[in-house]
Amino acid sequence: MHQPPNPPVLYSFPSASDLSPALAQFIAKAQKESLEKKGRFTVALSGGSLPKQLKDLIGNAAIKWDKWQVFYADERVVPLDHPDSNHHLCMSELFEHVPIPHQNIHTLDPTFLDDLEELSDAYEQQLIREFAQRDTARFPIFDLILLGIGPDGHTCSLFPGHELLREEDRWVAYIENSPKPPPKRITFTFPVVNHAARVAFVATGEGKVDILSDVLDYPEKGLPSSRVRPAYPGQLYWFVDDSASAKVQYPKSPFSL
Ligand SMILES: O=C(O)[C@H](O)[C@@H](O)[C@H](O)[C@H](O)COP(=O)(O)O
Repeated sequence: MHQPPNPPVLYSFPSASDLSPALAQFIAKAQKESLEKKGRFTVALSGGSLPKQLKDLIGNAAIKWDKWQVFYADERVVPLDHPDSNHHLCMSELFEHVPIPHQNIHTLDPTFLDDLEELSDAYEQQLIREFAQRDTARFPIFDLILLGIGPDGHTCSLFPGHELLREEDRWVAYIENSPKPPPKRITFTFPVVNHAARVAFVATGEGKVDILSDVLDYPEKGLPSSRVRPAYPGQLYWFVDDSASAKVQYPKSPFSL
């Protein structure tokens, strides 16, 4: 029987530094469940302020780094060592400090930086290699996708009013006109995000106060972040701090694993 998506679970913490250890526990639990089921853990990360919030994974004995397969939910089209690169950011905030095998981190192919079509196709092929050989589903089923939200309600590189919001087939798409610089990016599409087993938004600070209320209290506005509704039995979580959630009416849940 076709079930509607589960309602989002909202966790709000007194501050960003209270959020990070809880997020690390949540990720460790998701990893444990995935390893018990299939011996690997597939994770996608975004850029922005998210990688900093993952600092409590560093030195965490529960994390089996060699079992992680990491992808980027969106990536800026710049060389991998460029300061704008999400990969570069995730390396410096997290991966340089933990024993993850480098071949488990799936970056964009820097030989295609001048051809966005080739670049996004090549990234889609990396996903196909990881997922299509193991699952028969039409879209990859990530164990966990971690996302940020922009003040306009964008997530990944899926911006309000953009034609990519209607993409139904591709796994990875590109944009050339991102309102947030840099303008060229590749991004997961909504079908990929919405097939994940778990998606968690991480948002902190007063700068997010209006958009959080728009997205959680008025989903009918159809902002990109409101369209993140993983299909049943998938689950959407919000990890936010009290400054970001100050205006939200949507019910908060006490954090529990
Ligand atoms: O490449 C990017 O720019 C990000 O992946 C993007 O989707 C980000 O997550 C949001 O813009 C939130 O960014 P902040 O967390 O910095 O507000």
